[in-house]
Amino acid sequence: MLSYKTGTVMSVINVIGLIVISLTCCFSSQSSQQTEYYANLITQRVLNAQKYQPPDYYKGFDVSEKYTAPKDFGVFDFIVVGAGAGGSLLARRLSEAHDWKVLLIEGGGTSDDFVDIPAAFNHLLTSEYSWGFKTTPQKVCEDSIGSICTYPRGKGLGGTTLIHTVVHARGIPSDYDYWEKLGLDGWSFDDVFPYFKRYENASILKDIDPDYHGFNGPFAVENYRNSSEFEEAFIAALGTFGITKTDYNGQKVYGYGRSQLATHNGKRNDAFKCFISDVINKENLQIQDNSLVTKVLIRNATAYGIEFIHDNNRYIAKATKEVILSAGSVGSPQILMLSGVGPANELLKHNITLVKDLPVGREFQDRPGISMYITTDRFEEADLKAVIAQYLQGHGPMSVSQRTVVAFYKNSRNSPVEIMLLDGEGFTVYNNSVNFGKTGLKSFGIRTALLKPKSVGNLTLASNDPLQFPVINTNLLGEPDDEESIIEALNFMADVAESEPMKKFNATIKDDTACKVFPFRSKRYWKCYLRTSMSDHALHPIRSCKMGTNPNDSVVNNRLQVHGISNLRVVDASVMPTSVTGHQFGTVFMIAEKASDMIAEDHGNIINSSR
Ligand SMILES: Cc1cc2nc3c(=O)[nH]c(=O)nc-3n(C[C@H](O)[C@H](O)[C@H](O)COP(=O)(O)OP(=O)(O)OC[C@H]3O[C@@H](n4cnc5c(N)ncnc54)[C@H](O)[C@@H]3O)c2cc1C
Repeated sequence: MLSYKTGTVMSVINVIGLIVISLTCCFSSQSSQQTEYYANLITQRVLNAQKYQPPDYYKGFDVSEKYTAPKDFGVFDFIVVGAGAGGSLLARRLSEAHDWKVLLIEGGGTSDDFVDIPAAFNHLLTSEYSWGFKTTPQKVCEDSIGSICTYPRGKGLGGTTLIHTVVHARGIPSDYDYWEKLGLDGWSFDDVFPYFKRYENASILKDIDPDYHGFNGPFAVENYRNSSEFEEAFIAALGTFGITKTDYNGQKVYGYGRSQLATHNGKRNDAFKCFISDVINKENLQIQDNSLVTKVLIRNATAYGIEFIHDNNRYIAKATKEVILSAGSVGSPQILMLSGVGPANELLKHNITLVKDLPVGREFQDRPGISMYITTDRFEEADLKAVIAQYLQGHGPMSVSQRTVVAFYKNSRNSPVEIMLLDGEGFTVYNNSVNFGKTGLKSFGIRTALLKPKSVGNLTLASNDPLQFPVINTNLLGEPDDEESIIEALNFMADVAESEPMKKFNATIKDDTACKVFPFRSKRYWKCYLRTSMSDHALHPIRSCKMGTNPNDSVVNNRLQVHGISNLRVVDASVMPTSVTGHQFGTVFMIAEKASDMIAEDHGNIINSSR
């Protein structure tokens, strides 16, 4: 017989047991509901992406009342145009000065759970989160209709950080020291380094040079938590070519490192989420989305506001201190030209009254990026729900954009090159059913990009209609030297794919392009390969509103102010005068951090971050 006490203890244990069982059931039914939710979301969105037709113009802003008088949207101290990498960070910092009223205005809307999945990036390029721009005919798209490439740029609160591949790699000291050598005082590495540290929180990154990172910023970076035998073999293969381990955001960029990712618990950490979401309710910060800015209002060579379209109406918002364009390398030059700031002959062509003759869009530079796929003898069984379950725990292949290892090296021409492992195949579609990877023999990819190409293109207006997309000519591989460099990189990728460490899984380069009529690895083969769908833009455009000292060949000065126009700055990738030995958004974050200090200085104010 049980004593009263023992009985009570047993009943307590039973009750606890029941609670644990019901909690477990509750959690497991919750997580199976979540898995189901993600499976449906992914299926629907991947299938939608397949049917995507890029628009020919800024769709959604079809102003029926295009010519009616604009409505008054109010007065602000600062108006920041574009909530992408640069604009989101800058608006956060400006709003830290509590007596400043800041408007952050963005063409797109809010993102959702699908956008948060890093592995979904490919499907976001053909979605409502991308504007749908196209290039003029380019060599690298010779197998597309009219040789025209699609040219994705992010649309929405977060900008291109909503669709990018989340790798944080910010360049080397000599990149920025060179900017100073161009006459840009204040942009040497010593000058900009504190700003790189200020935005970053690298507390959980592994294998880093701690002196080169920030640990208190709002932008959290993490490593991908899983690894694979392809990753091990890729790293071993790099080793056989003398590429050794490094922190590529540390003292020595050349070498390989496991990716440092703009993710938080495996989810995309876009610029709006990490810089604005925690300050969104501040009274002095107003966010206005789904609004296309069509013009900066300029009187007596001074900017005093913007015009924009929202919900089929035109509006005017005024700025007492500054208008800041952070609309990216495509958006910012277009808005400037529509406002009368641009090359005189270009504006004349489109009947736009000239306000200031500047070489806006005269330069536009992107990088070539080329992939190669490799088949193996390893078998995999695709299981969407299993990878979703991992994602819900903050890891697994859905939480990375396949780019699990990144390496930087210099080629024989002393040109910096990147090589990355693309681990896995991402979401796949078979018979209208969406899976992750495919059931069958596994493959992986290797991707390269030329970090400092010589070819430069340009960006011009199609017309004076703000709803028309601009004309983007990237002139990718326009310079023979770039083609030679990338062919050398392709040979190196093939060497890596055929190296000893890859033999254990019978790695074989997939050769299903039309180029197989040429001898594999011959120059003619690679020249053909460069014109297939394996080859494209890295989508890191710069220089369209280049920073410089001379208004004849630059658009903004070293304080990012548009030459000859007061109260107007550009703060985004378009001001970069040359590319860096890394990726891009880190540099844009740095530019925005530095801009916030320069603006505070110029207006005699203090923002919290500049303590
Ligand atoms: C597929 C892809 C992969 C990439 N991968 C990486 C990577 O792994 N690592 C990396 O560092 N970089 C990567 N990048 C590049 C990086 O994301 C961008 O360089 C960076 O986001 C640029 O920042 P930005 O502020 O200049 O412009 P954006 O982030 O593009 O922001 C511009 C904002 O302005 C808005 N806008 C434009 N015109 C108007 C208008 N008229 N009115 C209102 N709003 C407007 C846009 O909607 C957008 O939100 C990638 C880019 C792409 C496309």
